[in-house]
Amino acid sequence: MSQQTQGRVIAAHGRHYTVELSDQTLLKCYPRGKKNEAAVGDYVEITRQGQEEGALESIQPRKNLLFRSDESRSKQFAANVDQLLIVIAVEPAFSDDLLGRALAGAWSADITPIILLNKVDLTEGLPAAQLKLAPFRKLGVQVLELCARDIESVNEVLLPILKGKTSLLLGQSAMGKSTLLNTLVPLALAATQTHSVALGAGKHTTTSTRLYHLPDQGGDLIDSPGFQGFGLLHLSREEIERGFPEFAEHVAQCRFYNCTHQHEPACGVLAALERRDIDAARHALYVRLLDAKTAHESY
Ligand SMILES: Nc1nc2c(ncn2[C@@H]2O[C@H](COP(=O)(O)OP(=O)(O)OP(=O)(O)O)[C@@H](O)[C@H]2O)c(=O)[nH]1
Ligand SMILES: [Zn+2]
Repeated sequence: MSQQTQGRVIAAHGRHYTVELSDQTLLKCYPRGKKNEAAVGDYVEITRQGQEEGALESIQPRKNLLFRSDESRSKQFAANVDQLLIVIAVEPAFSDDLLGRALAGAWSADITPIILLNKVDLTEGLPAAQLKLAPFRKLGVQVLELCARDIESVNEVLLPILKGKTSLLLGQSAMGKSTLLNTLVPLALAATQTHSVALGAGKHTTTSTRLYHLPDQGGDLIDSPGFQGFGLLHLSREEIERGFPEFAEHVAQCRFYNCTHQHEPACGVLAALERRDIDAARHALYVRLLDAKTAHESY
């Protein structure tokens, strides 16, 4: 006998998904048909098939979907995300370009980005890292400083931010994302391994995206594998522009309604750039994103 019910995708494993029902039962679900490309965080309709399996019938409308795409492939990070936590560290050096792209990706999808500066116990390098982050603070991005290994620091800085929200955690390799996750959800990690064995899905690895419930109703945290690139080829020109919210007040001054803010006369954005009201590195990133898109489309 089959029975239709709702759940949330908490892990994606290529061909199948782990779906959690409201009573916390975990089911291994296969999509029915090819169109059901669910992402972690999606709310879905499923038909139960026995104790441990189900068919994924449909995906409920999403609040948002964070996505990345480059020439060779595209990848869904997660759906229905409230905030993007970008983990960087005092050491090793983080990529400005990648950080800028992550911010643009978040803003274009209406997701609030927050920067987590980890390893602040490495005090020697701290001032340089803070200086590098100054332009991002100026944009109004919240920057939280913490020490991922220190449970008190993590609890004090992060728990209030995470409560009641779905947060997506991203970070380049070696920034301390695994350490942070282990500090936040040691119990969830242990539990996941047990469930994985039960579901025959293999043990926990950081190669797949997963959603964890924080203890004491503290919110949900989605862990995504380390990201080396953050292509934004899927964004339209208008969406790329939304990734640069500091342009908005100046766009109103552009002579042409479809101004691309690259070489047009009487462009409000270029005028602001000239006056240094817009950061040159930010405008350069905007141009790189547009150029990559143009090259991709004419390919
Ligand atoms: N000093 C210091 N080191 C830290 C802190 N957090 C993590 N580390 C160290 O930084 C290194 C990288 O941490 P991981 O948690 O493995 O980094 P990751 O971002 O998950 O990296 P990948 O596993 O490559 O994706 C490890 O040697 C950690 O011990 C911190 O708060 N302070
Ligand atoms: Zn313009």
